[in-house]
Amino acid sequence: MVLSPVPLPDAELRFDPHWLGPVEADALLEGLQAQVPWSVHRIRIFGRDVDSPRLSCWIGDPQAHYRYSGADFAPHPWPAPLQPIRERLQETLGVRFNSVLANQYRDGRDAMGWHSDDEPELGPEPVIASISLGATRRFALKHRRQPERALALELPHGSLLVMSGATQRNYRHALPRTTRPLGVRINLTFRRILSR
Ligand SMILES: O=C(O)CCC(=O)C(=O)O
Ligand SMILES: [Fe+2]
Repeated sequence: MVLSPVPLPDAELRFDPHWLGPVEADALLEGLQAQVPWSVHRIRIFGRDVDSPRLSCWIGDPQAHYRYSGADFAPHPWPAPLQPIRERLQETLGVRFNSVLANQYRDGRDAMGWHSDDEPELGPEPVIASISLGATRRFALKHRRQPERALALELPHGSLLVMSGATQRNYRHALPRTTRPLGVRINLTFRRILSR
């Protein structure tokens, strides 16, 4: 209910651990598990095509194509449960999002490696709004040039993390694997793809 700044040099982070109430968050998690056409994306790592260790879906307005890790993704249309969330985010942040990358981490073995969301079609200082549902997982940030500048945030069910300003330029982030027995987690990163 309150987006508070998270202090981190050379970055701009805001966090609300309870942006969605538990009932709303439960309903959204269930709705997305059932209604999103999940698949394993092929990604390129060190010049090799591999299955990414999670389920994903690129969702957005028809023109919002997204290229990353050597692949071009045409957007799936918005599933009904995401429409009110998109509108509420736009009201909260004053940003018009036209797309969202949905990721489903089936258990602690599913993960996301170190990267920045710095594709050219996001523009130089993208606002990325990240909603987490289900199991709490650790989200790690590390400065590109000063690795002692690092931060780990636990992202609980219903939380909202907003990354903006120079965050993508100066930091990488990751969702590490864990051996803890954990249930499913869904993460939504709302983005604005600029037209070419
Ligand atoms: O699952 C997360 O919290 C991170 C997802 C992420 O970094 C991305 O979708 O680019
Ligand atoms: Fe990311």
